[in-house]
Amino acid sequence: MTDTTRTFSIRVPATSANIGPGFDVVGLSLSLSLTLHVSYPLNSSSPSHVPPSITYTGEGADEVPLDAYKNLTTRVALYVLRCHSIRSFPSQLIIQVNNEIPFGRGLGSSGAAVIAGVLLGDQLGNLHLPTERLLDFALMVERHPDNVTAALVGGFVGSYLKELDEADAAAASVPLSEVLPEYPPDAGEDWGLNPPAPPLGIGHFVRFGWSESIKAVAIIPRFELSTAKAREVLPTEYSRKDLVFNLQRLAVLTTALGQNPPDPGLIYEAMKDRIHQPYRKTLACLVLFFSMQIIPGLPEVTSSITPSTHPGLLGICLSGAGPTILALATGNYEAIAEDARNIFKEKGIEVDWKVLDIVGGSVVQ
Ligand SMILES: Nc1ncnc2c1ncn2[C@@H]1O[C@H](COP(=O)(O)OP(=O)(O)OP(=O)(O)O)[C@@H](O)[C@H]1O
Ligand SMILES: N[C@@H](CCO)C(=O)O
Repeated sequence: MTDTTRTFSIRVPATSANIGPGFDVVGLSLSLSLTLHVSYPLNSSSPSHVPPSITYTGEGADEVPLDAYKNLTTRVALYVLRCHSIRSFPSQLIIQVNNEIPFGRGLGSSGAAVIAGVLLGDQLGNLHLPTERLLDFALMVERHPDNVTAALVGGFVGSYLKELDEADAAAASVPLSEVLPEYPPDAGEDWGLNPPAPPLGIGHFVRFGWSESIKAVAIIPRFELSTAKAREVLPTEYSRKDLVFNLQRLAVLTTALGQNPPDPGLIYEAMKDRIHQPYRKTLACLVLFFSMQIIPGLPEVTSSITPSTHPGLLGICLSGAGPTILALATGNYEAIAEDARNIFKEKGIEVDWKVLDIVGGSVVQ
């Protein structure tokens, strides 16, 4: 039989979550991508099952596992397949990855890897899952919706998790190790039970307007901060004063960023936060302190770069769980970025910066 090769690609954008007051609620898709080029023979004439081959270039290439049973993207794909009773990857699957999203910097690298995995599973299984169901699978792995929703649907997006009944809550709270077991590649078909499928309709979202005049300047320190660590330092309870502070600003921000022209006076204040940034600034200092570097300049950057010192600036926040700083602006990008770089440099921190556009969601073609 002649082999016919199926090829397709998956492109998933970087994201910035929170945008100040919208902790675990809002996300923004940005013009850096994780891209997968996938191919496999449709009617393989090979007598035995040939395991997947992964090659990887770009950000994270020196640390990402190339074993399909350990790599986050392919493990998520296998999770989706096995929830649909498809127990293995197609034979002779080839996946070439190129990644522009730096790891552990607050630019949604893990959310992109998870969405790429969900889309890969959907394609390999010919499942044709609707967006809502793709999101359910992603939310079983990355349990806050802001990055994955923006990575999947694109733009400036707000999302919430549905309150689940008791049975669904139990199904959705299984440990990640059960959702994503590292399937042993040499155990043949006998891999035990299928993993728990997500309850239906976990995540819900809406896309806000976005003024086309606004770009995002990402100021990216050259060190990683894992999201898990950056969540551990957050309190479990907040004062009513701090909650109201954030709710007031978030309500204004979601509309203000869609207005033309955007109002810096309104937005700068609306991007302030009391739920996560104050705690994480301390964490970033600790991470650097313990790695014997000098204390960084995050508070100085956020307080000394303002719309009056840098016309065109709209607001500054921590991107996701950090350590990247995100400045939203309508111009003066280079001065904003270079002045932030100098402040960090005085503290011994090297940064890279990029001016990014707000882009659409994931594309399979
Ligand atoms: N393309 C990828 N392929 C495989 N694993 C990845 C990929 N991208 C990220 N990861 C995994 O995710 C980890 C980073 O996830 P983490 O949630 O800590 O940070 P982040 O997603 O970059 O930041 P944030 O969630 O704050 O936006 C990496 O160390 C790596 O283990
Ligand atoms: N909302 C999440 C995003 C992580 O990227 C957090 O801030 O922990």
